[in-house]
Amino acid sequence: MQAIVHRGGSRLKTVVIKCGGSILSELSDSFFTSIKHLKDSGCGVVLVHGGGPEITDCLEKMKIQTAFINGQRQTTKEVLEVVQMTLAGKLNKKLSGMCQKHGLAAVGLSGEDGGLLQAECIDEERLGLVGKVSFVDIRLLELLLEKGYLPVLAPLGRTENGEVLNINADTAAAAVAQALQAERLVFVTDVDGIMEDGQLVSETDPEQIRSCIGQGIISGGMIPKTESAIQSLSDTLKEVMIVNGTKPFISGREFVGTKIMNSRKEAAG
Ligand SMILES: Nc1ncnc2c1ncn2[C@@H]1O[C@H](COP(=O)(O)OP(=O)(O)O)[C@@H](O)[C@H]1O
Ligand SMILES: CC(=O)N[C@@H](CCC(=O)OP(=O)(O)O)C(=O)O
Repeated sequence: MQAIVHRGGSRLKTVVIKCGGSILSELSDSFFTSIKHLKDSGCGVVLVHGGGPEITDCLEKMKIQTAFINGQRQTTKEVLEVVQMTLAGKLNKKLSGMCQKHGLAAVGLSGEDGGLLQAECIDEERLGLVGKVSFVDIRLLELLLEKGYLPVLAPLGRTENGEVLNINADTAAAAVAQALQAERLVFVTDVDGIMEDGQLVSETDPEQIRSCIGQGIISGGMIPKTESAIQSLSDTLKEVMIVNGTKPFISGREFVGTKIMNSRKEAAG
């Protein structure tokens, strides 16, 4: 994945927060207060949201069949219309509105806008119109961040030919974090983090995650989350967090949940 890097005078520290559809209707006041604190401390924050459960509800109401392969929704043209309507239409405006109610200057966007998320099909035969991000044009995001806005991004993208693709929100958030060289990427979901035998895994690394996926300990929607986390780790982004949005997840300056790092030992030492 490449990014257009276009930085103005001051370079803000950036935090990308991905808010799962599983949690959108349950976000507590503390979620918005935490974003405010981050912004007040000088960070630029980008919110990327999902909406899987709401899309599924809508498809069921319309009697359109839906299925997932490893956490990615099989997307026909008919499904894509519902995805666009739900993500870019309903939920993006809902979340931006909630942010504004909490005093945050949110700007709702879809990855289709301003060439923000350029995408290519992952596997058209198996998944249909599902994309992976091939290019993030960060100029619009940078412009908004520098002026103190909170971009709220729906995970849709366009191919080079202008065709719209459905992108899993976890993979979209990771691509945005990589392109912005974010210092933090936080996945806010409906569980405390990665669970194994009923216990929270507080720290983990790519090797352990791959083994957990292989053993079926990590499944469903946790697969794209953890795979995206692994992919986004870099010299700038040294840890990715998975946290529970139904409760306060920042204690002091620390996020509480599962911390994913390239090497657990190295980080401890
Ligand atoms: N090992 C695991 N630990 C925690 N959650 C897991 C695990 N394996 C699968 N999951 C599932 O992943 C879900 C979170 O992914 P998902 O439903 O896509 O949420 P979101 O909408 O927040 O992205 C959890 O609610 C849980 O059902
Ligand atoms: C390709 C793909 O799976 N797209 C997702 C986009 C929304 C999403 O990712 O929502 P969550 O974050 O709530 O899972 C979907 O259609 O459900």
